[in-house]
Amino acid sequence: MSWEPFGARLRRAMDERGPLCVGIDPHAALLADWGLGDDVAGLERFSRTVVEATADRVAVLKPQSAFFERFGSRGVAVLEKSVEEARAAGALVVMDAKRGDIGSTMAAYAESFLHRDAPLFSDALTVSPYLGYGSLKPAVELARENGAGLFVLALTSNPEGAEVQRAVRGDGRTVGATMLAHLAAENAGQEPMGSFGAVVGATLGDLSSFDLAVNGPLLAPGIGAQGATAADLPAVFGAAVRNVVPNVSRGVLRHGPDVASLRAAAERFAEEIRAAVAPA
Ligand SMILES: O=C(O)c1cc(=O)[nH]c(=O)n1[C@@H]1O[C@H](COP(=O)(O)O)[C@@H](O)[C@H]1O
Repeated sequence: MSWEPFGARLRRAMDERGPLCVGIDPHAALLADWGLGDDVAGLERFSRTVVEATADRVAVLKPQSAFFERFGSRGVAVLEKSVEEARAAGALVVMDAKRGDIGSTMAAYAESFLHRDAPLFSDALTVSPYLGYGSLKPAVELARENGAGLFVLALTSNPEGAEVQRAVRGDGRTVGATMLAHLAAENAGQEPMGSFGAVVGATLGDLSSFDLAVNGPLLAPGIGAQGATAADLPAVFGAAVRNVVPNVSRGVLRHGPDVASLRAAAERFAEEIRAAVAPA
């Protein structure tokens, strides 16, 4: 069976729906704000409401696995259901589980999220390359076979990331730039773009010293609660802004539990992003 690659599916979704990615991050504080219990029933209601409000209109939904794992197997069952419902409503799902391990174990993580028969199959998975980019090879291969993708943590939105990602190697390149170069090689020649994206925070200011032209998507968290705005995107990403998938989690979620208010918040962000990245 040959599946349409994630990069092609994502480009189409971005063209049709705009590039916004809404995060499903059921923080305990948000459950309380929504009047829900910090329990599996609250989790289920929260996740279902976000899917109902947004999955038929945004390109990407990104559930944060930790908030589901917190509730054990019943939380993971809610996650499975959310992924299924989001995909059924037409959204692509990026599973934010930030996996990374030695290659032989990485293969098992890949089987868990990137194999079409896996209960948690997702269109793409966030992965950490800090056991060495090569350790991700089994995930790259399985993603390719299943028409899925990866988002590799390259330049993360948090200030602590710099001590690793901006460290300069023996060859004069930073670690983050090296990850971007690996992705560019992975995506070479793919049309309309490759399936192997980078995570690059929208909070990072001028990134002109990095070559962001990886011919793949750039997942850009940090808008809203972490202080970046849609208007920052062109200055941060330059010409690569066309490939940016901006993520907003709490900035949208704080408008729940009312479905119409959540929807309106997502639409406001989508509109600000459209205005900011529109070709001049
Ligand atoms: O991979 C990610 O999604 C991610 C990478 C990164 O560098 N920074 C970052 O904030 N994230 C995730 O993006 C989401 C940001 O959430 P808000 O700050 O609430 O919009 C959280 O789920 C984070 O785990």
